Amino acid sequence: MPKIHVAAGVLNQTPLDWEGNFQRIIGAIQVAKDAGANLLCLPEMCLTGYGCEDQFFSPFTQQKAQESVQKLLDYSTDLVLLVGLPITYESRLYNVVAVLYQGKIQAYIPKQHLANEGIHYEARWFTPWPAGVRTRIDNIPFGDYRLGLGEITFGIEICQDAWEGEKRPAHALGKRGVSFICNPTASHFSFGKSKVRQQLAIEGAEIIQGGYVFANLLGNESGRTIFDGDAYIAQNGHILAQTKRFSFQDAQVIACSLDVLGYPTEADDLVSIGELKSKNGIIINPEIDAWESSSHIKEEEFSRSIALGLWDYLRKSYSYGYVISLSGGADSSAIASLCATAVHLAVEELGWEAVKKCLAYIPWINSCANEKDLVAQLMTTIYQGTVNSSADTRESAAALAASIGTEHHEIEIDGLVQGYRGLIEQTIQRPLTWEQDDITLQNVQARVRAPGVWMLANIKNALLLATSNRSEASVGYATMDGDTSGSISPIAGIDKAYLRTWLRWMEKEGLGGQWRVAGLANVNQLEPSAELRPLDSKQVDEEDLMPYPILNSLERWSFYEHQSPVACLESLKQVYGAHYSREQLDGFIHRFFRLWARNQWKRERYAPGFHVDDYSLDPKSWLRFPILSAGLEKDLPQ
Ligand SMILES: Nc1ncnc2c1ncn2[C@@H]1O[C@H](COP(=O)(O)OP(=O)(O)OC[C@H]2O[C@@H]([n+]3cccc(C(=O)O)c3)[C@H](O)[C@@H]2O)[C@@H](O)[C@H]1O
Ligand SMILES: Nc1ncnc2c1ncn2[C@@H]1O[C@H](COP(=O)(O)OP(=O)(O)OP(=O)(O)O)[C@@H](O)[C@H]1O
Ligand SMILES: NC(=O)CC[C@H](N)C(=O)O
Repeated sequence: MPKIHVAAGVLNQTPLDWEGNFQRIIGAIQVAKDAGANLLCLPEMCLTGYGCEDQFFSPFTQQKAQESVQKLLDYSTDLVLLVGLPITYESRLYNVVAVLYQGKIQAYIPKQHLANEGIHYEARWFTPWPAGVRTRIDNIPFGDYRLGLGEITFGIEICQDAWEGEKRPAHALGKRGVSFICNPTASHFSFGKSKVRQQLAIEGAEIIQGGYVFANLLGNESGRTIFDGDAYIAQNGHILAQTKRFSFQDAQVIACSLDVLGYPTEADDLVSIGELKSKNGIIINPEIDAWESSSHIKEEEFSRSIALGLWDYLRKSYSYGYVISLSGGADSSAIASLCATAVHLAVEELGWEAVKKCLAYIPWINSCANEKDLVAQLMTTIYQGTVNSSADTRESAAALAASIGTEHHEIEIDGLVQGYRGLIEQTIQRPLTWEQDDITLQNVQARVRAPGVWMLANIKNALLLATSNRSEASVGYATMDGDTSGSISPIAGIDKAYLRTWLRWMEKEGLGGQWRVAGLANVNQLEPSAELRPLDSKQVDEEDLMPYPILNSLERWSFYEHQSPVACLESLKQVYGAHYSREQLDGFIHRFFRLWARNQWKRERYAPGFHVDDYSLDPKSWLRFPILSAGLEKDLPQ
């Protein structure tokens, strides 16, 4: 049986970073060569970055990608290289994998099925390539070809291709005869999805009775989307090698040998790219982290994906730190804990010297001696009290800041609130009262918190982190230009009910049962409250709105499962009917749809958030809704 030593590499690329992307590819090539690999499969669009958006339209982007391909040819003399790039053919743009070998571009294989659901918009830029069609560009084979290394043949599926069930190219490739398939991928993280990718690799191998080599992107590539960085080599129903997910490294490579079937060396759809050089291959198959089999896998994935997302965002935006307006409540405390987790995981995996190198653009980085120093300099938190703030939240914020080790400040903002209140009272010539002006008096406090915390962000050249979560975004429970202020919104993709579960886990158990944030003890005792009304009114979110689990269910049924308002009411009765009266359920559902429809304009204005769940409310990447509408409230039984 012929044998081939294959490698798959995950890369933390950045759109339009020609030199950086090239260097990371070279790094992966070096590891693959040292392991004696015959072939290295790299992620989809790894030359340009997958998230180039409308820059894909620019001929300049394609030209730069071609320049990188030319530079890579020298590295392909005895290693087959698969690299992704955009290519125009007959005035249409295609998402393509270039196959390089023996110093030559041997073939271009275009993607047949575009990713166009959820956060993916590939059809905006690319045209799908029809199965079975083959042509040439500058005499280079372009189309649905198999590649041949002597009697070993292989085919290519590009990411979405593999998600197409009976239509996936593997079926046709299997009939034509391939020893293995390579899949350069850019498949975004969401909870539990890596298991689906693993399964696709295993099934792909079974369909062709051969091997499957799968390589995904890694990290926060372009701002919103986080990639797990999972690569798999599969055969005979098993994963033979796989990467560790959510790595803070630039690249990771796995390698192993595949014993495969051989096929005839000549056919119309086969491009012979040369002979295979036999090598003594070394297996690279890192031990999989124990957390991957944790019963709290969702908590592990949530922490690790957001931590990597925050870390990459920091360094790719050349920021000097994170600033958080820390109320001592769930949302801001979760974000502070996640930033500290990011620093901890980076130091743990990369080591101190590599972390300093990674942040070398920060002028003060060399004054830090260790992780503790780094957290103190990178992270600034500020509690901004009013007469409506409780001692509990003040203490909760202080305790968390101390346990994490942030630079923490406390200020009183009542003077500013009263200043604005007096000015407007004078202007409209009447006093503002809680009876008549409830929302105005709440919102001014939230808005007055914004300028100071933005000042800290500017002084420190740091990112201001907005604390909105998905549940708040559903119902617009936030003050625009107040607590929505910030440049990124790390937890905007997750619901409040889950966030509270995660906070308890992070306090008591923590990552891998080892990295926990003990300072969350007070946070976890508090009931979520905006603390914007006078303290004696005992304002709590769930009374202003509805219980968070109900809010979350309504959001999912209506905007993920696309149930009608009437069907949502039925589901509500079934799931929560035993605990709430019909009147209460009616109240919740009317409130939900009224607030949902009224607040689309706010969802259009939130800072970019990270995608972590199977859906989000971000209109730029997932869920669109009219800004003005009659609202679905009217479609409920009256
Ligand atoms: N379709 C539309 N397009 C554009 N603008 C629209 C609009 N509909 C209303 N508006 C405008 O929206 C403005 C009202 O929005 P905005 O000023 O943000 O305020 P609003 O949404 O009315 O009130 C804020 C809510 O968030 C809660 N909150 C605030 C801050 C923090 C927290 C917390 O949990 O800690 C909670 C607060 O209790 C209150 O229920 C009005 O000026 C109105 O004209
Ligand atoms: N006293 C405060 N000091 C500093 N920031 C505050 C204060 N009160 C509110 N904020 C800011 O406004 C944001 C919105 O408040 P919100 O109540 O929604 O979140 P939270 O307080 O973090 O969590 P929870 O809602 O669970 O209490 C906070 O996350 C925080 O950034
Ligand atoms: N880049 C792609 O083709 C990604 C599509 C795939 N369905 C995913 O969501 O992971």
